[in-house]
Amino acid sequence: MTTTETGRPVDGPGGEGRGTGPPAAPAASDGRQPAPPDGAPDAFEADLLPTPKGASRTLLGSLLAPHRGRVWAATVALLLQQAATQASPLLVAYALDRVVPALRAGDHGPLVVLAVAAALSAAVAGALQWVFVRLSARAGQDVLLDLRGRIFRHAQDLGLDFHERYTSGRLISRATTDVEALRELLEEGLQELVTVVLSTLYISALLLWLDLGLGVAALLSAVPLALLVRAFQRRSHRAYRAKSSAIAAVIVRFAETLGGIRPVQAFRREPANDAAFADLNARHRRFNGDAILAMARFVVGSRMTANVAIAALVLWGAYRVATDALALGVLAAATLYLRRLYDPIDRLGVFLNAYESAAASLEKIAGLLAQRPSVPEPARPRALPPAPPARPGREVAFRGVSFGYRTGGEVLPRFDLTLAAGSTVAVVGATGAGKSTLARLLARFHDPTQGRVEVDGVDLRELSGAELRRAVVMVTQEAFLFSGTVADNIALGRPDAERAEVEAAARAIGAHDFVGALPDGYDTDVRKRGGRLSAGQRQLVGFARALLADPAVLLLDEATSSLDIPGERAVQRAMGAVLHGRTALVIAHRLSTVESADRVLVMADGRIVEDGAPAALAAGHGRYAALHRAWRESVA
Ligand SMILES: Nc1ncnc2c1ncn2[C@@H]1O[C@H](COP(=O)(O)OP(=O)(O)OP(=O)(O)O)[C@@H](O)[C@H]1O
Repeated sequence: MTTTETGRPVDGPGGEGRGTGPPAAPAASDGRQPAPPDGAPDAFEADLLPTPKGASRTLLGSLLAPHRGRVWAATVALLLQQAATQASPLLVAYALDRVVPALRAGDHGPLVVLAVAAALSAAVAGALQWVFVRLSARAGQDVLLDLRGRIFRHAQDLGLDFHERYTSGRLISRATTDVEALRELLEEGLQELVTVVLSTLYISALLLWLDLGLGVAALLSAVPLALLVRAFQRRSHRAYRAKSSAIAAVIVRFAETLGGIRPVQAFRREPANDAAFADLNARHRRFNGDAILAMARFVVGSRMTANVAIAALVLWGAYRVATDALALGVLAAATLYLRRLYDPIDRLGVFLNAYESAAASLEKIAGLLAQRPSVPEPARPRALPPAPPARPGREVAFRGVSFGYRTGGEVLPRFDLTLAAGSTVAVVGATGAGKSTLARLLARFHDPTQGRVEVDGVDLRELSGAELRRAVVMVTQEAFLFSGTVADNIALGRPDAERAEVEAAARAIGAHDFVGALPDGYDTDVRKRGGRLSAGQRQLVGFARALLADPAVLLLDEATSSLDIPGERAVQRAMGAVLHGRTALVIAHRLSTVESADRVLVMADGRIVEDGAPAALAAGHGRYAALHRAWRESVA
């Protein structure tokens, strides 16, 4: 299916108010969301898609795997850099205990050794820091690029039913704020963690080596700190999960309001929207506040613990120096090391914050990536049989098909239907009768709950996406124009088409004249001034797109909006051109369309209640005959 759009906004709240129902049972094993029982909270609404166990870790692993070499090299650089950095208190001990006595004795040798060692350690630490930052920044950037690409590709593959419920606002939030949280972790947090862990290991080992008693006492003081870290982690995990959902809700509301700005302004919904937005914004601020408060508690607690521990150890050390049980230089070095041991605790808080924020985001991204498309590509795709050259179009058959949307009951009860190759079949019926649903099944926007939809005997589920798009194209009421030129928009139907083919399609549809009158002709940007097309012109572009794609089966949702008479005629002519030579299913809203069809299906409550040639049905006494009379009277 080329086109592109369904004619329905996919990012309304659950799609035009449908699907907001109260979902959220656990996901089925294929990652799809079953319809939840009434009254249960909606996993989509609550932004809590189930994340399979270990999915976050697997995702991070798969993101980092291509950069394993760089990650190792960066870690080694940091390891050596820490060794160089942690040498300085040792040099202080050396200065106090060796250099000063040697100088007093007139020996300058140890001073030279000290100067060289200090210069070397500073230079090596600086150079290695540079190497680390370069390597980790590159790996980090590549990981983010990869992740954003994965989210985008996956979102495109997921079915319409997913998008109607998840909403584009949440997807934007995943690809922006959540990816950003991971960036902060990779670029800043990870360096903090590695530095803290390594410096703790180095310092602990050095303290134990300098003086066993001081070393053991310092390590014991880490126990209350570890408890503080755990409590902080738990609190901030909760706060960040809530925060990620809250910012997504803010973006969802933003995207939805601006996406529907016309009705918002037409119905003066601005004040109500402001109030709803302010609520969501305040909610986000509250969760953000919770996260900051958790951090503040942790920093205050850890500093107090560290200060008490240092004071106690220095007092004990001073007592031992006074009783000659400890050298003064060793106490000085140990005190410096103790400060260095506890200082990074604040930074550990920064890391844990970044980590929790990233973990919450990664969990949400992993949940999204774990969703399986509701219309998956076949494992072993089949090709359509070659079409006989003399026969236009392909035969379409619905065999024992029934269908219900995931969020509701059965919409189409079991039915069989065959559309002869090359025929034009009009579908009419009251609103909500199931006409669009029938077309959506044939376009494979959804798979039937039971039965098969076939094109020339091949189940749509067995066709690759590319083959299906070549065979079946759907043109919806509102032809969506993507940013780019008019030619690009027509060529969407067949991106490899030459300019001459694009122009030929436009000519056949009757769009060539108005395109030629645009400021830059086919190269006019449709989003720029002068490139704005009217509703009728957009429809013609949509038809040209479909004609260029040249599918065997065309699905057409005729526009209900009325155009002026010349515009209407142009669209009618274009429709004639695009329907010719293929099998067509037209959701018809105009008498002229139905009258020129080979066959009419009348739908009511999801069933085909009348089926026959338009003239024959019009002559009868059924629904179509009544509709036909009403139409005739309205145009009389
Ligand atoms: N995405 C959806 N999720 C759940 N239910 C849906 C969805 N789309 C349609 N329905 C339901 O399916 C039924 C048939 O809808 P459908 O859109 O096929 O009707 P239609 O005949 O095309 O109507 P219209 O002429 O107004 O477009 C309706 O009861 C509708 O509420």
